[in-house]
Amino acid sequence: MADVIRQQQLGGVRREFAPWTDPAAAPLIRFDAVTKRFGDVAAVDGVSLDIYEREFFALLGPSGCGKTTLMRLLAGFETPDAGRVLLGGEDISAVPPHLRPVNMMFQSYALFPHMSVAANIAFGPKMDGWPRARVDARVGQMLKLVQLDGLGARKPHQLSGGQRQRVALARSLAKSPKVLLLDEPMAALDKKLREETQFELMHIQYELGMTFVIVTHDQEEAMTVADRIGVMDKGRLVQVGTPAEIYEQPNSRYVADFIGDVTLFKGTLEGRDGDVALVRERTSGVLLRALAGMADAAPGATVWIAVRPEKARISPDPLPPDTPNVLSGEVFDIAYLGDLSIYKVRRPDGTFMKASQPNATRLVERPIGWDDKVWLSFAPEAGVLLTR
Ligand SMILES: Nc1ncnc2c1ncn2[C@@H]1O[C@H](COP(=O)(O)OP(=O)(O)OP(=O)(O)O)[C@@H](O)[C@H]1O
Repeated sequence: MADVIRQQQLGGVRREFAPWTDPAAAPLIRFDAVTKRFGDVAAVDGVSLDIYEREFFALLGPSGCGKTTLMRLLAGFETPDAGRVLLGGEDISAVPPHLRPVNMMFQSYALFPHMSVAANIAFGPKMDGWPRARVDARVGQMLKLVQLDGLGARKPHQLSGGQRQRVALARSLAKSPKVLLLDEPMAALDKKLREETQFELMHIQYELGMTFVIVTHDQEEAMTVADRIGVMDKGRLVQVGTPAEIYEQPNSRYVADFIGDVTLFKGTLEGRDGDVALVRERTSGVLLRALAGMADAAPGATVWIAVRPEKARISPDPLPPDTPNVLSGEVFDIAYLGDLSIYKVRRPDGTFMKASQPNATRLVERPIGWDDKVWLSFAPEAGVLLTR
C-alpha cells in the first residue's frame, strides 16, 4: 500500500517532467544519425535520438531489432560506422568505455559468486582507488538504497533472485555514473517480483536523479517504468513518445500491433466528413469512420483503422446499437482475466475483432458466451487512422 501511495506521489511529480517538449532544453545523450553494421546487417540504421537528464527511457522492440547494439554504442563497447554519439554535447565516439560516465547493468549472473554482497558492490569504487572509508560508506548507502541492509556479508548464492538483482543494481550504481544502462534487467524474475522490482527501479532512479536507459522486449515493462519509449524495428527507430502517446497514437501498424492488443481494419480511404475519415473496409465492404488525426492520405489510398479492445463495445442485444461503426459477428473465444474478459469475435467475412469488457457483477444481464451472436461497435474517436 505504501508503495502505491509513493508511486502516485511520484507520478504527480513526474507528470511535469517533459524536457523533450522544451525546444531550449539540451539533451544529455544524443544519437546523431548513427549506423552500426555487422557484415551485411545494419544492426542500427541511421538512428537519431535525444535522451534528457533524469529521464527514464525505454528501448523496446522484438529480438534482433538493434536495441542492445544501440546501448553498446552508448556504453562504448561498439563504435559507430557512421554518425556520432554525444554526451553532454561532446562527441564521445572515441572515448573508451571505462572513461565514459556510463555504466551498463547486466543480469544477476554477472555478480562475482565468490565475493560477498558488500565486496561485489565495493568492487568498482575500489578499482577506481577510492579510500577505504569512502568505499565503506558508499556500500552502506547502496545496501540501504536497494533495501538489503544487513545482508552485506552474504554470498550471491545465499540470496533470492530478486535480491541478487538488487545487488547487481547497487553494484552498477556504486560509482554514481551519470547514465545507467539496463539490458533486460528483469528477464530472470517471475512476474510478481518483476513488477515489484520495476517500481523499486523507478523510485531509485527518481531519488538519485539519474538517467536510466532500459532495453526490454516487454511492452508492459516499458509502459510501467519509462518516461518515454523508443520503438525499434530492424535497426530503425519507428516511434518515440510517452507511453500514452505510443499507446493512444501509434504511428504505424507495427507500433499499434507491438504495444497492446489491437484490431486492424484494412480499407480504402473514400473521403472525409469534417474531422472524420471514411474508410471502405476491403473484406466486408462496410463503411467505417475514424478520426483522421494527423494521418496524411488522399482518397483512394490504402489505410488501416486500429481499434483497441477496451475501446470497442460488444452487445448481445437482438437489435444493433444506434451508433457508427457497427459490425456483427459470433463469439469465437473468450479470455477470462478476472477483472475483465476479452472476446474474440468472428465476423461474417472471416476476420476477427477483439473487444474487452470489465467484469462487473450484473446478475440480471445474461453473460456473453461462446458462439453468441453479438454486435461490435466503436466510436470514430476510438479508431486510429494509419497510413503504413
Ligand atoms: N557482434 C555481432 N556480430 C554480428 N552480428 C551482430 C552482433 N551483434 C548483433 N548482431 C546482429 O545485429 C542485429 C541486432 O542485434 P541486437 O543484439 O542489437 O538486437 P536486440 O534487439 O538487442 O535483440 P535481443 O532482444 O534478442 O537481445 C541482429 O541481427 C544481430 O544478429
